[in-house]
Amino acid sequence: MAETDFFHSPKSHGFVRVAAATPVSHVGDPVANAEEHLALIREAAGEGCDLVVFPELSLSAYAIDDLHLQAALLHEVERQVAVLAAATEDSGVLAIVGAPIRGGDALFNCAVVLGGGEVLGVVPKTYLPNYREYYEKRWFAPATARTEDALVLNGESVDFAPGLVFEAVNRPGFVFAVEVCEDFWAPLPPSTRAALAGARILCNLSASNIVIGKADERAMLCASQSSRTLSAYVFTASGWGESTTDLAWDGQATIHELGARLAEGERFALENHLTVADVDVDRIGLERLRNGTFSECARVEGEAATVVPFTAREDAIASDLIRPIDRFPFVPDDPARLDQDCYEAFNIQVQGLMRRMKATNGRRLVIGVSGGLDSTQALLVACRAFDRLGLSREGILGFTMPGFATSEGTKSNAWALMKALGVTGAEIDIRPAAEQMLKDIGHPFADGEPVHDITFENVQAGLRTDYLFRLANQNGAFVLGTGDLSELALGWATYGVGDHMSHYNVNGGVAKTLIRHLIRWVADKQLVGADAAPTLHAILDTEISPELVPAGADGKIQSTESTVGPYALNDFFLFYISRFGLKPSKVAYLAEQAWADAARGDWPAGTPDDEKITFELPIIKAWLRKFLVRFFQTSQFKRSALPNGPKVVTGGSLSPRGDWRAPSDGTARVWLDELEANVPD
Ligand SMILES: Nc1ncnc2c1ncn2[C@@H]1O[C@H](COP(=O)(O)OP(=O)(O)OC[C@H]2O[C@@H]([n+]3cccc(C(=O)O)c3)[C@H](O)[C@@H]2O)[C@@H](O)[C@H]1O
Ligand SMILES: Nc1ncnc2c1ncn2[C@@H]1O[C@H](COP(=O)(O)OP(=O)(O)OP(=O)(O)O)[C@@H](O)[C@H]1O
Ligand SMILES: NC(=O)CC[C@H](N)C(=O)O
Repeated sequence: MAETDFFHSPKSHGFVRVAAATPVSHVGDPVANAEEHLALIREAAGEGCDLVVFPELSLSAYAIDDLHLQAALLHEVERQVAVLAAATEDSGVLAIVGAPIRGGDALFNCAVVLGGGEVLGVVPKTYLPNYREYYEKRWFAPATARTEDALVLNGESVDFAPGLVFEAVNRPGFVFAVEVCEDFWAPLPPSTRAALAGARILCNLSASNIVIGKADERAMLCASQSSRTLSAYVFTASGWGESTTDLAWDGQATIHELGARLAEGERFALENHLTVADVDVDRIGLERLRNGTFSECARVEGEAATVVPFTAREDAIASDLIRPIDRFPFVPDDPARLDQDCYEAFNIQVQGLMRRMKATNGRRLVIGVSGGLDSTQALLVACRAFDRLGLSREGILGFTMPGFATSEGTKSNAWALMKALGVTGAEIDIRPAAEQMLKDIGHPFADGEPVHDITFENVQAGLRTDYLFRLANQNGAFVLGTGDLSELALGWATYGVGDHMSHYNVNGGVAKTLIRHLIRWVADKQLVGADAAPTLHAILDTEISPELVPAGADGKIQSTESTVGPYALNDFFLFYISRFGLKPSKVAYLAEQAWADAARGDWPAGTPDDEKITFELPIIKAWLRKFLVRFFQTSQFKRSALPNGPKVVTGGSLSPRGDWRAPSDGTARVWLDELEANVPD
């Protein structure tokens, strides 16, 4: 297998492709039902699926009442189980089918797990609904009525128990368990214990008749069960063809992972179909690893489970990943969700600052206003906080401090913004002090040489901070910090005596990609008045620059993103590495899936076409290499000494108190080696 095919296969990155099948049902006709199953098993195999899940009693149909007790029907179901088991041998896919199965002198409503040409196990339903429209106890015995943990099916003895855990011997993390419909309406679903015993994919074979509002209820349960058990939840309910004698069937099929919906099938469809998604069992494992409550609960509540080993298909077929991947993990594509995120982020920032103002009995603060994104956002937060505290905005002392590279554009934006917001504005030219300092330390710039090194940059950033702190003393104020989460990830700030330091930083928990949307959101909602809107839009259109090094002969300004990499990519890397701890090769794979094709997937609402850029794998790899060095090796010491400020996004905080802790003297070697070894050039 070519190296790039291996890299481009979802299986190589810890994904398991699952399908929720919605077969056309034939009332009390196992032969016809098995034919529909066969077609769907073949289709699933062709789509590279590892596992396909059918609805409850899918071989007999669910709503057949007393026909469940007919010997001819039960015999035919067992025969068709053997036919379908054989089909899993050549297709390589595992199938879970619903069937009434006899065990001793009782009949059980079962999920039959088929793989490698045989029956791997039979899971009986634990909770049989017998209320309102349900009469299951008339025909079936519950799992608790079993007398043995095995039964003979088609002449073979197979495991027979609720909570069986099926584990692939050749694909780490591909571990699943099964429950049947009503089981997950119980206060303690059997899948909860199965998850505690190690199952990462929980499958539900359902025959849930549809009534108004029930689809939302099922989706809520799937989301909540996958969130609570840190797992994926595959749900498929009977659809077209089931008997409508008394009830109706919509064939709802959903796949959730860690609370989020990955896929949803068409409801009320008249044809066989599959709902397919790639489940990230690797991420589920990492999430359980970092969430101590999960393993603690497994110790307190868990029970030993029977583990059934199986061999999963191993063919690594290059294919696009079938699951939504946000290009901007910090910026939802859905406008309603983005609106909600902006509302929460802004209020978290505002509330954080208000609390600190209250605690210090503060009436003033100082802020360096550059005309760039970060200081603009911090200034908006300050205005809102002052408004809500009933303080005059004149207590916000904004200083614009032009240096050697400050452009006319940003400076005039800074002034326009301060005026429009009604804060107290002032200007301090830092160049004389900077020239003096450069002269004092013997820097060649003082002798007229165009040396624009780090010292030259940091003298300016440091002097601005020096002025702000002394102005704070002078005015009984504190210094409001502006550095954002993305800059902290990259170490893109001047340490200590520089923009790294403040008395309180409202932006440290907000990624740069979200800051852009926040400024737009505050402007559009007119949360700080209408006057600032034109300037805010002008600031949004300005290229991101520290403005510490003067433009070159070609007139090009110092561009942050051409040095540290595009924030779109850096925020993507940051999210997956700090929040989930994914390997660099997997992050590169996900980034390629998200970014290589502008036509694929959604963009945040309102993204203009000319901003729909792409990044191909070699570019992603090059910027990821830089990110890894900056994040793991060279910038942690800046994060270990951060000012206070609120955590804002689930993606994480980089404050050692808010979330992320790491050594300040680490090395990036293990991440760089993994990247080089596993990502093709
Ligand atoms: N692990 C460690 N533990 C303790 N100290 C460590 C250290 N690693 C380096 N150091 C020391 O830290 C110093 C380097 O750090 P530092 O002084 O911060 O300087 P440095 O990180 O080299 O430079 C700051 C960078 O941030 C950029 N910047 C500054 C201001 C604003 C913006 C913006 O656009 O937002 C960007 C600026 O363009 C420049 O590239 C050196 O003296 C080094 O010896
Ligand atoms: N010319 C300036 N006048 C006043 N303060 C400045 C100036 N340049 C930088 N600063 C202060 O230093 C901080 C860091 O500078 P930086 O360039 O990172 O931020 P920004 O310009 O606000 O935003 P962005 O990095 O998104 O362009 C600013 O937020 C601001 O508080
Ligand atoms: N088949 C079942 O177990 C159906 C019961 C389930 N509670 C429902 O509402 O659909």
